[in-house]
Amino acid sequence: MTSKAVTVPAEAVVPDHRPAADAPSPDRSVLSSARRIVVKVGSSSLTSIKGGISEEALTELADALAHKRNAGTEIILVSSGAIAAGLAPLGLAKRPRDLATQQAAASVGQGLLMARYTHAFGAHGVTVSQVLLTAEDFMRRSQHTNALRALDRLLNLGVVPVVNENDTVATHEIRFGDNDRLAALVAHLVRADALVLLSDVDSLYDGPPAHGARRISHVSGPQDLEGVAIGRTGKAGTGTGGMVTKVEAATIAAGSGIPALVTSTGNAAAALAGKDVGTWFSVNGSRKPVRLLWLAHLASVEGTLVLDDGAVMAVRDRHTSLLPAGISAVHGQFEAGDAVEMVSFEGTVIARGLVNYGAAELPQMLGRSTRELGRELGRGYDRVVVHVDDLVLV
Ligand SMILES: Nc1ncnc2c1ncn2[C@@H]1O[C@H](COP(=O)(O)OP(=O)(O)O)[C@@H](O)[C@H]1O
Ligand SMILES: N[C@@H](CCC(=O)OP(=O)(O)O)C(=O)O
Repeated sequence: MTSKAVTVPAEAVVPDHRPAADAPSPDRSVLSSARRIVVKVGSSSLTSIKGGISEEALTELADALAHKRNAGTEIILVSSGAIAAGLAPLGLAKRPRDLATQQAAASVGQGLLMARYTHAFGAHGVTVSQVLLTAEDFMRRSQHTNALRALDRLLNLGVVPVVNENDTVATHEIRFGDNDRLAALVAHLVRADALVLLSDVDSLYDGPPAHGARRISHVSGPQDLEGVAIGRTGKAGTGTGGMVTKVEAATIAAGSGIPALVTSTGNAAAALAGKDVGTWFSVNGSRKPVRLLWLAHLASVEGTLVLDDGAVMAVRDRHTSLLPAGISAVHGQFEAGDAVEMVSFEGTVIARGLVNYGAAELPQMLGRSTRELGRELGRGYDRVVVHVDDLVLV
């Protein structure tokens, strides 16, 4: 069964309603000439709960991507659908809520998806490979360097890597949960020229797609999203993040130097040819370290450090590390290495960072100099609480 793209009646669509007069013109031609593209496809357009994987939708997508690959563009496909594809074979009537059944369904469905991709790309002489990533792979330099090396080699060999989250071993605590943001980080990791997010809706609309909603054809920055009602998942019932995570992912990419396009899976071929489809997020920021992108947009925050005024100025204005002397209170249960939020006395969030001490160790250190702490508590207590290299302002 093919899942249908949501297309708003033509008379209801007012193209180009957002771009300001002086906004740069949306340049979708990057897609036609790109050297390397990350394409993400959602469960909603590949699968249905009853019918499992849609042969027709998957083949149409594989045809478009293989054509692009054979024309010389390196393609990484981030494909959702493992959990949805595992439902029918397990006799499950709806998407499970508990982690263990999601893990089981993904374990069944991932193999089925790969079998279909192998066959559909193979018809064009293109080899695919499976790459399962976890959120942790983006946190440590050694791990993402390792993933990058493998992806680069696969691309050099002409392969289309098919990436998904390693759902079978992912835990609640550390999980992307949605592949949109995973795709943004993969695009960043491999220095892609563009990110394409494919779903069951042909573009972002200024409200949940229905008669009267208007297509947004270009987003030049967060100001273009003001007043836009970005909703959750569509009626297919197989997606997870809805438009919210697609806009987040496109924003992460565009803010770190990679333009992004949001459109439907049926528009894949037109999108890759640079045609005027979907919503184009043009670049509005420069490249950032992968770890910091993770911290800014994805890490789950385990605690809060309340900073005094001097520490707020040091961290926010002078871009320095956070010392114990500048912390006035600690909230939450966290371990050394966890992500924490730094807030002012008034509760304004200033920054996020990876903390060097656990919540149990910090109270005795507050308000004291590192020299004093080193002398009294021993070496290991003379370090900063959050190093500037592990900190992002928000
Ligand atoms: N403002 C909006 N513009 C476009 N689509 C939206 C909007 N708000 C909510 N949606 C919904 O987002 C859905 C796509 O997200 P989702 O179901 O998670 O798909 P996927 O499985 O492709 O990730 C669409 O079906 C659409 O109904
Ligand atoms: N990793 C999960 C997909 C999670 C997800 O992001 O789904 P979707 O919103 O359809 O892109 C799976 O393969 O089922």
